[in-house]
Amino acid sequence: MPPEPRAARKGQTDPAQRDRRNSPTAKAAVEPQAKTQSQSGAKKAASKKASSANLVPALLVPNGPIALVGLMGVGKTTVGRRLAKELGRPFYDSDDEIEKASGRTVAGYFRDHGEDEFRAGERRVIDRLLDGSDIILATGGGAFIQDGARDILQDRALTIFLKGDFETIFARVRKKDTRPLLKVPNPRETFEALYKERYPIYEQAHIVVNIAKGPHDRTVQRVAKAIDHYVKSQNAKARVL
Ligand SMILES: Nc1ncnc2c1ncn2[C@@H]1O[C@H](COP(=O)(O)OP(=O)(O)OP(=O)(O)O)[C@@H](O)[C@H]1O
Ligand SMILES: O=C(O)C1=C[C@@H](O)[C@@H](O)[C@H](O)C1
Ligand SMILES: [Mg+2]
Repeated sequence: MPPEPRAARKGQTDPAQRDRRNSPTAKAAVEPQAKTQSQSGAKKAASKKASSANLVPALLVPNGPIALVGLMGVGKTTVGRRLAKELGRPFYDSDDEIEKASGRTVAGYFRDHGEDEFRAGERRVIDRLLDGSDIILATGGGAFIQDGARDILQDRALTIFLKGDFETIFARVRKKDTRPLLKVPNPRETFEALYKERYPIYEQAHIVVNIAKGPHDRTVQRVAKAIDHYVKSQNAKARVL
C-alpha cells in the first residue's frame, strides 16, 4: 500500500499535519502551492554549484520516510545523500548501518556469514530505521528483492525506484570490486541476470524515476519533482473520492 499523501513543504516536519495525516479531509485540504522561488532563480541556483542548496525549489514532499531502491551502482547512496541535504532531512544507508552494527564490511559479512544472514540483518536494519521519522533511506541493491524487507518498505516508506539502463550502471559498478555478488569470473553476465530478474520487482515501488544523464544533481531534481507529482496526484484522487 502506498503511504497516505501526507504532504508538507520542503524541509518541514509539521507534527500537527502528521496527526491529521489519516483524515480524509486533511488529504483534501493539501493543495499544490505556488513555487516560492522563480523558475529563473531556481535555474540559476541549480547551475551555480552542484552541491549548493535550492536544487529543489519549494516542492511538496510527504512526511515520513522516503526510500530509494534499485540495482547496485544506480546511485541510491549518492542521490539519496544529496536529496536529504536538499530537503533538510537525515540520511541513512542500509549498507552503512549494517557495517556499523556488525563492525564488518558488506563484503566481509557476505564472506563470513553468507548472503542469507546478510539479508536477515538488512531486514532488521530497515525495520529499525523506518520508525516513521522523516528520513531519506538508501537501501542496498537487494533489499527490495526479498519479500520481508520489501513489505516493510512498501508499508512504511514512500519507495522510489531509481531506474538506469544496463550499460550506464554496469560501467559504474565495474570501477569498484567491493560488491560481493560481482566477485565472479563473469560479472557482466551476473549483472545482466540480476538486471533482468530484479527490474520487474523494483517496478513495484510507488514511484519510478529514470536516472538523468550527466551529473548526480539532475537525478536529485528529477526525484524531487517526481515526489511532488506523486503527492499532487494522490491529493487529486482524495478530492475525487
Ligand atoms: N550521475 C552520476 N554520474 C556519474 N557517476 C555516478 C552518478 N551517480 C552515481 N555515480 C557513481 O556510481 C557509483 C555508484 O553509486 P552509488 O554507490 O550511489 O550506487 P548505489 O545505488 O548506492 O549502489 P549499491 O547498491 O551498491 O549501494 C559511485 O561511484 C557514484 O559516484
Ligand atoms: O544488489 C545486492 O544484492 C547488493 C547490493 C549492495 O548494496 C549490498 O547490499 C550488497 O553488496 C548486496
Ligand atoms: Mg549504496
